[in-house]
Amino acid sequence: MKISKVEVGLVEAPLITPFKTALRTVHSIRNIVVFIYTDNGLIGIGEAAPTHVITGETISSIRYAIEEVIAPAIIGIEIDEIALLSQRVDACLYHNTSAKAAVEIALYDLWAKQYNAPLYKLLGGYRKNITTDITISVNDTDEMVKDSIAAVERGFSILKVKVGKTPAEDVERVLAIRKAVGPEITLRVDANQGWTAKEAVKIISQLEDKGADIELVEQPVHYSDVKGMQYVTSNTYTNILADESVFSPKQAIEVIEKRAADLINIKLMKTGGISKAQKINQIAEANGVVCMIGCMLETKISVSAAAHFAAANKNVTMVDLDGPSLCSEDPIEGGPIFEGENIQMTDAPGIGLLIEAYLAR
Ligand SMILES: C[C@H](N)C(=O)N[C@H](CCC(=O)O)C(=O)O
Ligand SMILES: [Mg+2]
Repeated sequence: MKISKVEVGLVEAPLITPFKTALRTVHSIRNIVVFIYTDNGLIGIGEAAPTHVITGETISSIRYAIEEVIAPAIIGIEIDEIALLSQRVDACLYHNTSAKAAVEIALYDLWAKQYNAPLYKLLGGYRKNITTDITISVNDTDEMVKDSIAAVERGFSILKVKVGKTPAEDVERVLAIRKAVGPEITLRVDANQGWTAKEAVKIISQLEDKGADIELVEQPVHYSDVKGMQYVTSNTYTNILADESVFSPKQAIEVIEKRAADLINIKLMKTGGISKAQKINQIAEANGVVCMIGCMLETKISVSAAAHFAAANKNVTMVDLDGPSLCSEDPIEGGPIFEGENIQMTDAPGIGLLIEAYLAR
C-alpha cells in the first residue's frame, strides 16, 4: 500500500469568542488540511495550524512546505514503513513543525487504518477517556470572571487562564476567578512568555501567599530564556510547565537536565507530529517528568490525533485539547467524542474521522 498523492486544502471554523493570549488575538480558525491517498484507495487526514507567533509558520509557508518539499519526499513509499516515512518528513526540511505534523498525522491515520485499528491502541492503548481543560482568554478581570463561570456552567472543571498581557493585573485576575469559581475547580495559568523571570517569581509567590491554589503555571518567560525559567522553577513552589521552550526531544532533555521546568507541554504542532511527541514523552517519563498534551487553535482533525496520542500514553496526565470546544461549529464528523470536558476514544480505525463524508460536502 503505497502513497500515491498528497492534497492540501483549507479548513475553517468560527470561534465562540475571540481567543486572546499574551501573544495574539484570533477571531476564527483558518488552518491547512492535508489528505494523503494510497494506491489501494485509503485516505489519511491531517491538519496544520499557522501559529506564526510560536512556530513561525503561515498558511502560505505550510502549503509550500507540504506541496513542494514534503510530498515529493514521501510519494511512492509503503505506508507500513512508518518510521522511514517519519524520518523522510523530518529530514526533508528544517523547522516547519506544523507542516510536518499535518503530514505525519495523515500518515499515522493511514498506518492504523491499514491494520483496521484505532491509532491510540497501536500507540499503547493506555486509556479510553481523557479530560480536557478549557481556555479563558486574557481580558479585563470582569470579563474573565464571567467567561470562567460560563465555562464551569458548560461542565468544565479545569480552566486554563491566560495571563501575561498586562502583568500588573494578573494577580487580581486569577484571585477574582478563584473566588468566583470556588475551590473545587482546577486552575492552570498560562503566561505565554509574558513575564520576566523576576516578575514571574513575584506574581506566582503572591498567588501562593493569597491562596489562589494554582495547579501549574505555563511558560512564564520568553521561550529562549531557559535560565530565567530555571530561576522561576527554583524560586516558587508551584509547578512550572514548559510550553514554547520545548519543541524537540533535545530541548526536552535540556529543560529536564537544567530543572528549568517541572512539567512539559507536548503539542503535535511543535514536535512535527506523533513520532517526536512519543520521543519527548518517553524522555520525560524516564526522568520522572509528567506531560501535558496541548494544542494550538486547531479543529477536531488534528486535535483528534492528539487525543489518540494522549489516550495511548500513561505519562500524559494533563490534557489541553480544547480547540473543538472553542469552535461554534465542527468541520468534520467522527473521531473521538468531545462532550464538554470529556473526550472518549472510539474503535474506529485510524484517528476515526469521516473523511469521505467531509470530502463529499
Ligand atoms: C488552544 C490551547 N488551549 C492553547 O491555549 N494553546 C496555546 C497557544 C495557542 C495559540 O496561540 O494558538 C498555548 O498553550 O500556549
Ligand atoms: Mg501554552
